[in-house]
Amino acid sequence: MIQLDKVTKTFGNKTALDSLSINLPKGEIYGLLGSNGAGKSTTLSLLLGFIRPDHGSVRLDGMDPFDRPSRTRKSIGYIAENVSLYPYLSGLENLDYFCRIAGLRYPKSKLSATLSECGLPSTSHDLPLSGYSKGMRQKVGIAIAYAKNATVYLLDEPASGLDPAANLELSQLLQKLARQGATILIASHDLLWAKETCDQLGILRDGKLMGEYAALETSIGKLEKTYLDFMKQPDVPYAGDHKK
Ligand SMILES: Nc1ncnc2c1ncn2[C@@H]1O[C@H](COP(=O)(O)OP(=O)(O)OP(=O)(O)O)[C@@H](O)[C@H]1O
Repeated sequence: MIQLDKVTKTFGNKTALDSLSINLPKGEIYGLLGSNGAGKSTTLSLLLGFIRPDHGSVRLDGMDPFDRPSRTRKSIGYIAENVSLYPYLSGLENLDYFCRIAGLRYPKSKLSATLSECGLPSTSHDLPLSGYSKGMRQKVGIAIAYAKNATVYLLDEPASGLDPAANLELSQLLQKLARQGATILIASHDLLWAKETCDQLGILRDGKLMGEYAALETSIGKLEKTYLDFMKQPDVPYAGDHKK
């Protein structure tokens, strides 16, 4: 569960987040949409406990990630845009290595089953990461979080640079994790992919949440128009499909 309550964060005289509130229950996927500089990475940094808000509160499974970083990071799977893994180790060896760092030792069969569960075919498990596509590396990143029993997944621009088939596989994997109870927050520029993947969508502009939408209840055309209108005229409220 992710709760941001009236969070404000400034860097010098720049307001990166302005009274941002997001309530994301367990088992749901939230797409945080916004252009460059909207405040998406700042939101992820707050949830990872790297920075603390100037005002407002941040809670992850009920805990403050800044005050209890080691506890909350245990439950977070963070998948960066370019997942950092060891290129000369295989998928299996990378998974084993990162599990051991987290204090977890699994037999090879369990590691292999985890990679398969996250969509990596068994023929790839023993191959070096240097031959993996971006989508496959992301799946290893997600497998690491899955093996650590993460309850919260934070993803930064996961769809960028993936082909349509990889995008679809990633959506399906994240939806499966959500059905199993994971809480997932995704920062993205990709409106269509986010709409197809997420339950809720929030549009962020200059650190302000301009609107929240239930993905199933809005069309991509309306979402795109709303997004572009907000980017041009931030104070014009959108009349339809509002979640609240
Ligand atoms: N450490 C920092 N010091 C100064 N300004 C910062 C810092 N971090 C973020 N900012 C500023 O805060 C605002 C929000 O930045 P943030 O990186 O959160 O946006 P973003 O939505 O993630 O953008 P992008 O899509 O380009 O990654 C920007 O104006 C940025 O320049």
